[in-house]
Amino acid sequence: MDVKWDKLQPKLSKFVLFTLRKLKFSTMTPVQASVIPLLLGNKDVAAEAVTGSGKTLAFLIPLLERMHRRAEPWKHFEIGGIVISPTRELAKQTSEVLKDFLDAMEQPFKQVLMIGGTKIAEDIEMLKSEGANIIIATPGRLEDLLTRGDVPLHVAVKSLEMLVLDEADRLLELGFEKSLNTILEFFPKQRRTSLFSATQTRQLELLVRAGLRNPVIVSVKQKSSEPSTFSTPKELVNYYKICSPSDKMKFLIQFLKHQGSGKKYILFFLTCACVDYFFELLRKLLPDFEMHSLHGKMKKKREKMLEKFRSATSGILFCTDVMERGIDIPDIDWVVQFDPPTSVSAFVHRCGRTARIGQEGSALTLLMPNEDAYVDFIQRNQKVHLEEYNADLDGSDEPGIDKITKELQLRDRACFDKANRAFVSFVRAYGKHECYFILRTKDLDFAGLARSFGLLRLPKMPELKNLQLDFEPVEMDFNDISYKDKQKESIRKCKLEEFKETGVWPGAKGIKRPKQTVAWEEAKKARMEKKEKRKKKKEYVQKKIEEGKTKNKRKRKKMTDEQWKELEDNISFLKRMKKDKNVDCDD
Ligand SMILES: Nc1ncnc2c1ncn2[C@@H]1O[C@H](COP(=O)(O)OP(=O)(O)OP(=O)(O)O)[C@@H](O)[C@H]1O
Repeated sequence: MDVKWDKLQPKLSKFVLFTLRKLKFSTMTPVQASVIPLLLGNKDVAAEAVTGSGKTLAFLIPLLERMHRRAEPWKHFEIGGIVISPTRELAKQTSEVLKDFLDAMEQPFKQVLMIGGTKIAEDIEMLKSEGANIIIATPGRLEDLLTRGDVPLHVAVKSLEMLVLDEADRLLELGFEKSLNTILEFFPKQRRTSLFSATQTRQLELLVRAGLRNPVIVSVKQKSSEPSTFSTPKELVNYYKICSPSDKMKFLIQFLKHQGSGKKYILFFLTCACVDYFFELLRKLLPDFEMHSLHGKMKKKREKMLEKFRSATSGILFCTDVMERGIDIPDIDWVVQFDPPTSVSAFVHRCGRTARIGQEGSALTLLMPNEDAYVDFIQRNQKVHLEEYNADLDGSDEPGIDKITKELQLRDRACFDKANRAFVSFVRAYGKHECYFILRTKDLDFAGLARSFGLLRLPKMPELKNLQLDFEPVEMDFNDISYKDKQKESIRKCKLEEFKETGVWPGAKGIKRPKQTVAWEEAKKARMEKKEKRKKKKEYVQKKIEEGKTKNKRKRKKMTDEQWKELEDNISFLKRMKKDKNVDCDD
């Protein structure tokens, strides 16, 4: 049953009710109805609820109420509330929601946003001159501010009323466990702590034990008549499509044309370099679509892009998992995952960018034939229901794409570089999949993949060494591809001259010039020995690969229910906490 805000006991403050009316939120969502009374009633809460269920207000309202109810006025630099968010975007978004409420206060609390990507000296200056009552921060920056001691933040937090760990599982996934433990040390024990997440993991349980005192565990499931509880909203229809690597891009283009340019899409890629390349490519291939791109390696542009896309009524946002959590963009019709995400739980969060607060939405994940077991895995492991996307599209009717892709690279070396970088980054990131027992680098169809990236030739990389691949490079001297940018091109030409003379690319790391002192005969002998060793190693590796393939084939067929269960149970141990700069991360 829907509960109205004014029915809450004790009653919410006037400024809160006023803002809720202004936002036209007449009733509480289930997570709000469960969590707000607990936090107001002095309990710590660890809450799990599906994406887009209104978790932000579930912690902001109690935080404001608790601070507002204190009889003693808050001092200029006395912190009553801290919200820790995994990404800058999410922190900014929370701060904007908070602002709506603060604007309605007669004497508003001072809120500050402390996130990476800005100079820490500016934050210190601001805290010194303007003070603060509520901090919304990313963990890295907050830890810095607390430990550096440039401002007496550790003193200012002595009366902390409430600490919020938003998207806590993501905080852990990004490797912030140590930072969080350091931060927790600075806070008074007498505080309320709430922890929010759309998924539960074993590591999260450890954080709950470390940071919360006798917490009430709230798990808000769907109001669904279905017997099993899914971790995605019931309004979300979740599709998958299996395409050969060479057809994947073509299928995506067909799919987008079929759906039309009047809708709003979020398109997820595995790496920043893939976002950069495919953004450039699709801009040329689909000129009718409004397009934006966003990833963790963009600095100031990130905010602008997000704002533009947020206010647009249609278009595509190309992004990495920096956008996977918490980001609340209205009216997303489709979430398309061009590749499965590196972390298993990210799947649910990516999909959760659509079908928010009762709205309808769809998600589509593209998989390659070697990834078909992922469908079963994600359905069991993440409690989602996936349907096969069946709109008579298969990518085969888009013949012009290969030609245009190649032409773009031939016309500008910058695009040629981007294509290569995207491919290399993809292969590297692929090897870091959490469920690498299903998504295995050695099962990748590298030649097909290289064709889908439109590569003119295969890049030199260890993963491709010793492999016999059915890939025809374009026959040409690749040094003939020039940059459109004149300055870049003239630098390249100078380097090319030097390379032709010395055989060494200027500035290239790790490449040593041949030692001039070694006698020619000796050098030749050493080279031959090395060659022989390489040959033997190649034969050995090839043999192992062949053995591995047959073994794995046998294993996959024999996977029993118990083995699936075991794999799922062990998933948290398989997590790699190392931040992978090549994929995407934040501070
Ligand atoms: N009581 C309410 N009534 C109507 N709309 C609401 C209510 N509470 C929140 N919303 C709106 O619902 C949307 C989703 O809320 P929010 O971003 O807090 O969800 P979330 O659970 O944190 O999602 P995620 O897990 O993806 O971070 C927002 O646009 C918010 O303004």
